[in-house]
Amino acid sequence: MSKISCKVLVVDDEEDILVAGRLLLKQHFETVITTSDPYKIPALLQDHSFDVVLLDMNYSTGATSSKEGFHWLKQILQLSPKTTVILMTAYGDIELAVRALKEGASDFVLKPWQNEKLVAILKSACQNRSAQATGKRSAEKAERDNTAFHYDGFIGVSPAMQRVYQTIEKVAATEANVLILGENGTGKEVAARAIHRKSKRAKQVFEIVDLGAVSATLFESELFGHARGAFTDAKEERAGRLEAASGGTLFLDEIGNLSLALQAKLLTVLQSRQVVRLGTNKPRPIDIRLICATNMPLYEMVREGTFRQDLLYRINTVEIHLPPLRERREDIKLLAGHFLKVYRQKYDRPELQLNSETLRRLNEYHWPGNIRELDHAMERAVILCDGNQLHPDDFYFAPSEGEHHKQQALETIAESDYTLEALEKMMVQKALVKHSGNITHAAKELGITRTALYRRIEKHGL
Ligand SMILES: Nc1ncnc2c1ncn2[C@@H]1O[C@H](COP(=O)(O)OP(=O)(O)OP(=O)(O)O)[C@@H](O)[C@H]1O
Repeated sequence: MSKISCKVLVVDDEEDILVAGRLLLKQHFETVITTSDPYKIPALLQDHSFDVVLLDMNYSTGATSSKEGFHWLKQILQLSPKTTVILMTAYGDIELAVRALKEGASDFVLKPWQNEKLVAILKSACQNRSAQATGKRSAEKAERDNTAFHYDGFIGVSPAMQRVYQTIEKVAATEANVLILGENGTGKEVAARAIHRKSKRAKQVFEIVDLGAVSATLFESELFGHARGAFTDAKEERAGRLEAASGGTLFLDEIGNLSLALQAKLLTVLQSRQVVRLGTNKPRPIDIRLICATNMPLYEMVREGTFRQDLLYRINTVEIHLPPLRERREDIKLLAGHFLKVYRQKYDRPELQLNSETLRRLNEYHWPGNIRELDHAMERAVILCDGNQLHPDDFYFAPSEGEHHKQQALETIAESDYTLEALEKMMVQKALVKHSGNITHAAKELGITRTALYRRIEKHGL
């Protein structure tokens, strides 16, 4: 029996169903891939252009509400609009089927399925699908490769990021306080902005306060405001950043950097939902949705007594963990492609391409500075590249911890190079390597702000 040239993906969290489906469908269709993890769907769609997805409606996490099924139906149609989706459920009822069809599914199968019926439905879907295939398809695919696999400011198809997107979806509409944890450059601010944009406060202000950059002496006046004459430089009465955020979302970045004394002050304000401007005694109500972020290990800090447990419990109603890039390597190619596109345009180098060797190196590298590092690395490479192909040599790959010790000996500057510039570069380099690219820790060690450190990294081309 000749097989139909059709790519079918079967998604179900029951292994038995997958095995049965694979055995049956392999006899009729050229490619049949199965997965029990729906979070893998976006990455699979990126790697294979599936003609048909046979999608279960109920997953163990979502019990029998079919909510999960509808979520993934929407995702598939967004990421790959030409793919036909056929839903299956053991809890078939007519309303669910009608809703699924309205939301874009092409057909509906009840479990346990009848073999001939399932094959007939899939055959018909594959035939309709190939009838639709026109020359436009490759152009659409190219377009999709560039514009799909985005989620509100994020690019990424990895299962880890799918989980992040789902949490954002769930939490955005609520008023819950959110704590975003993750290394530098993993997209904590991107996540905070996405939550704000999807919240009821989207039309109101999104106020960012980088607590790592606010000095201890200015902290109170900056956050809570001050009366005229409250201190020497207070020429005018001024509202603080918390009042400015009222009605909208307040994003407190680098919350792990606050001293214990300032943590206590912040906690009082968050508990009472009132601020008192410095030099006054009038409490003013504030109405804020709070999102905090840090790359510091807050739970460890609570154990060590450097972060207040009561403050942690106030800010962490929902936690979002942004995984480092090295733990979601599926996303590197997409992100590299995205940044290449941006900088090709910015620097008018439309001919530039990434060859497979360079892509391999980008994939293997440990990216201590995560997506920000990849972004900067690509910009630098586009500027420096001579030919039409980006080579591994156009990138700077910082040594990992182990490699670093070997390199340290080599890094000592020759005596003749004892200029302030060279010394500064060396200090910055050493601090970055020592803290594995963690900007906050490196800046702290150097005694400068993170912004000042970023400036020096740019200046020395690190
Ligand atoms: N998934 C993503 N897709 C595309 N761009 C991203 C993604 N994640 C982060 N970025 C980009 O990487 C840069 C760093 O992101 P962001 O500032 O949100 O990280 P962060 O975790 O808040 O960093 P830091 O802790 O240093 O403040 C930004 O330019 C952001 O737009």
